[in-house]
Amino acid sequence: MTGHTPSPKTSTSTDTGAGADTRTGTLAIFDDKAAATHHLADWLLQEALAKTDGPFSLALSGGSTPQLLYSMMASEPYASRFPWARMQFFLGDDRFLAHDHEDSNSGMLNRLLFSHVPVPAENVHLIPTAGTAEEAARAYEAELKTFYGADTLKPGKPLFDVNLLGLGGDGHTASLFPGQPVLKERTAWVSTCVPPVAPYTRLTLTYPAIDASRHVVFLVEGASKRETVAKVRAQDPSCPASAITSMGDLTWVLDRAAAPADA
Ligand SMILES: O=C1O[C@H](COP(=O)(O)O)[C@@H](O)[C@H](O)[C@H]1O
Repeated sequence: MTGHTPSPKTSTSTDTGAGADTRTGTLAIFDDKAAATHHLADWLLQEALAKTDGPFSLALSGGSTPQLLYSMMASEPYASRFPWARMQFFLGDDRFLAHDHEDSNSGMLNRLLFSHVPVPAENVHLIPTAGTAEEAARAYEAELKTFYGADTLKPGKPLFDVNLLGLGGDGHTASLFPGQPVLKERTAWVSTCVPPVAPYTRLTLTYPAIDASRHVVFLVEGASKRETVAKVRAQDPSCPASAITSMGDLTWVLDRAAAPADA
């Protein structure tokens, strides 16, 4: 593994080949969820402190898996050490719901992280909820473009320093759900998606926006995800996560239970 990606302290790591394989990525496997999450928090802190020539931009995932990470970041020893004023937070996806709805990813982040740390309000870019879902997608894309300083993504100029992703049992990541038109989107940075089975209309970063990240990190835990992790790493086309790539590197941070048997 390169020194720039989250590497495990306590367990094994498996490189997929020379150089950063930005499709299948590098595995970082930890004994349990707490160890994996601690290491990711340590790595994020190190990366945030190291980025001194501009803002440190993160796209955060929703769902249940990263909640321990967000609580950790809001607690000591992390809360007083992150350079909050230099950090810019975006969401990888959200349900098109009021932010105080219990199923809103923004609401979860407000509760667990943003309400506990001194991050300036203007550095927190939640997905809008005004108007239609399509209008909200356009508004969020405009906000991203203002932050990026250009209307088109440029090779070698990442939109995000870190893009934290999760993985659903059906192979979705962010709100890129199997079989949905959003998977074909190559121009827009933000799109709507109506999942075939999961609840709520979603807004999600698209492949081009996610791929424009310096580091893509999948955080996946639990035995129920093991088979899906293996499918994605084998580039199974039925899993939208298989098509994620990165401008820099891609790492899988896993607990032992989620790790493929041969890892
Ligand atoms: O719907 C979502 O699911 C994925 C995975 O969530 P988890 O609860 O299985 O961890 C998540 O990454 C995404 O942000 C979320 O909106």
